[in-house]
Amino acid sequence: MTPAPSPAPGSPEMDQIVANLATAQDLLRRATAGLAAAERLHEATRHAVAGLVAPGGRVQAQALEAQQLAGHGLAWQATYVAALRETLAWAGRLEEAGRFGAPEQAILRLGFAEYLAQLSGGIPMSQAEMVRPADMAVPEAALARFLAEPALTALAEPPALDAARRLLAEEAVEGRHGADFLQDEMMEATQAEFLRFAAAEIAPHAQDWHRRDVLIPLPTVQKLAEMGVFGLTVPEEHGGLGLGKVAMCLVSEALSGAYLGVGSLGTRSEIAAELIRLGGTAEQQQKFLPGIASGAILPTAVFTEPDTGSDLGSLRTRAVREGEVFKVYGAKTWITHGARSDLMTLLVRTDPDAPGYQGLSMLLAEKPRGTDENPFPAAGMTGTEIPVLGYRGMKEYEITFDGFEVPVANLLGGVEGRGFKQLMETFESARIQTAARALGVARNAIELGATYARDRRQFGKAIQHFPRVYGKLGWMVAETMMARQLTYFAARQKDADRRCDIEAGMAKLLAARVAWGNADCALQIHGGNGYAIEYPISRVLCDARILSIFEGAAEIQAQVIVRGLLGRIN
Ligand SMILES: Cc1cc2nc3c(=O)[nH]c(=O)nc-3n(C[C@H](O)[C@H](O)[C@H](O)COP(=O)(O)OP(=O)(O)OC[C@H]3O[C@@H](n4cnc5c(N)ncnc54)[C@H](O)[C@@H]3O)c2cc1C
Repeated sequence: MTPAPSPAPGSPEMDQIVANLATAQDLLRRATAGLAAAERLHEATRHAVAGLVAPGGRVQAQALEAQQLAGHGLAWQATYVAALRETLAWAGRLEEAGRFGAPEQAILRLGFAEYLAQLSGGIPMSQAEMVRPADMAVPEAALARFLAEPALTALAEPPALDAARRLLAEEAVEGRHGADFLQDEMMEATQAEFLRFAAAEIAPHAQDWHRRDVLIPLPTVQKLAEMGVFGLTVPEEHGGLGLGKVAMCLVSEALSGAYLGVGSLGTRSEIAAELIRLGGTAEQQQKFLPGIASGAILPTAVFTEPDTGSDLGSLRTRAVREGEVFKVYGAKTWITHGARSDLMTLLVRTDPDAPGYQGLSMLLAEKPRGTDENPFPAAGMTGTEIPVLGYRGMKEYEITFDGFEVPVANLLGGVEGRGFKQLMETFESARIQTAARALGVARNAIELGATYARDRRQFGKAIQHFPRVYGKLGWMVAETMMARQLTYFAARQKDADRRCDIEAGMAKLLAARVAWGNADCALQIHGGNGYAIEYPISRVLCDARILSIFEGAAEIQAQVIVRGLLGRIN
């Protein structure tokens, strides 16, 4: 069917469409029905995939690997359903507060229309990989029932979608992205403070820092420290602000929205502080947490090896105990902020005979700060920089250890063999933080794309007014908000001390794809200029690309999610 052409803005037909976008109540009712249909489809899919990968009732690792498309498709489908659920919950809260305005309604409509359509038509797990119901052995009857839900058609009326996209693009051009609606004055004030700081102190330098490929200047690190960035979630008794993960998300998004490197400075502090808070001895907590919280100690996370990335259980770097020290031998790679840091959370094998994860331990390895001229001024440790496309400001390094010494007292928790478990306990928090960083990159792309679309004229008008341009912008705004609501949800779960490994994985999976999609669309809006290094969108594209690789590649997130959904692997 050919979609009806969109009436002109301000025309009676368009006014009617906007009025008919549905009353807020109608829209919420339809979205509720759409969500229920999506949940039913998901339940049917879960059973179908369980039939493929759990032939005897228990999930088989080999079967799951052989049916990875189905399993990972299920993970993506669950992520979509969770994003729909949290977006609807957000809309409901706004409605209750009398703040469910036209832009928020447009976000709800667009988000629901698109994700519901993708649930039956195919979900892009990455730019070139679709997963469709047939790949997950979804029964025809379940799919037919889903498609018969009247709300799907009602939500997806093309003229109403067109009006929603146009409205959201106009909002983006005005610098508005829909109401986050934090329901908490202190959080709103924190967010506003960091957005102001990022706009005034980071954004004006970002392109220059990126192009010169320099470390983020220490005075900026110092300002962030004074604002409490490194101790946001560290308990007050250890010198931090004792705030929760929602605050961490707001700050990470605001800073990453100006420069991903700055939004990522706190990641290593968050990982180290969580490791020590959850797994450290009282002495280790006293010794390290106040310094991490104040920014006096800059940590670095040292896990990946040249032959071992996703499969951390196979890592080989050895720590051999000799009296009161461990001597470390081996090679690590991709170590962010490796040189200008004071403390390594260093994952090593202390027991070569214990298989896989069991022989791993975490060391709190202190080191002197290096400089560009002498990056690793420590005995038993050498390293070189790895030049990278983006994600600049801290630099990445390959590091070789040859007898580097760590006191036995710096074994995290004082017991060997717990390293992997200790690291896993930080995954939820680290993934939520990375999702928030991705939201910042996604936000930056919206802002750059919208400004360019407003200012660039072709064929006699600003390109913003072409449907293919405002359509991109509108969708970027809508999907970013959906990923944001999923991320906040995971953060709230974490703050309430509920297990949220699945939700954290979903938030990271989705937000990383959204950041990349937004960056790509915003670059397309820039045309040829987007390909010029001088334009910031070229940096944002490079920055966005890393988000679905580190902190667990997208395929690993999907694996974690599907395992969680289907139960433990035997
Ligand atoms: C800029 C940057 C900064 C980084 N910073 C740090 C840091 O500070 N500290 C640190 O320790 N590490 C860091 N890393 C490393 C990062 O965590 C790893 O790159 C990541 O875990 C993936 O590991 P890998 O690169 O070895 O890829 P591999 O594990 O070799 O995987 C390659 C690809 O194979 C696919 N794949 C792998 N396993 C599976 C599977 N089971 N099923 C399906 N597909 C699969 C995925 O597409 C994956 O991207 C950083 C990396 C980069 C690029």
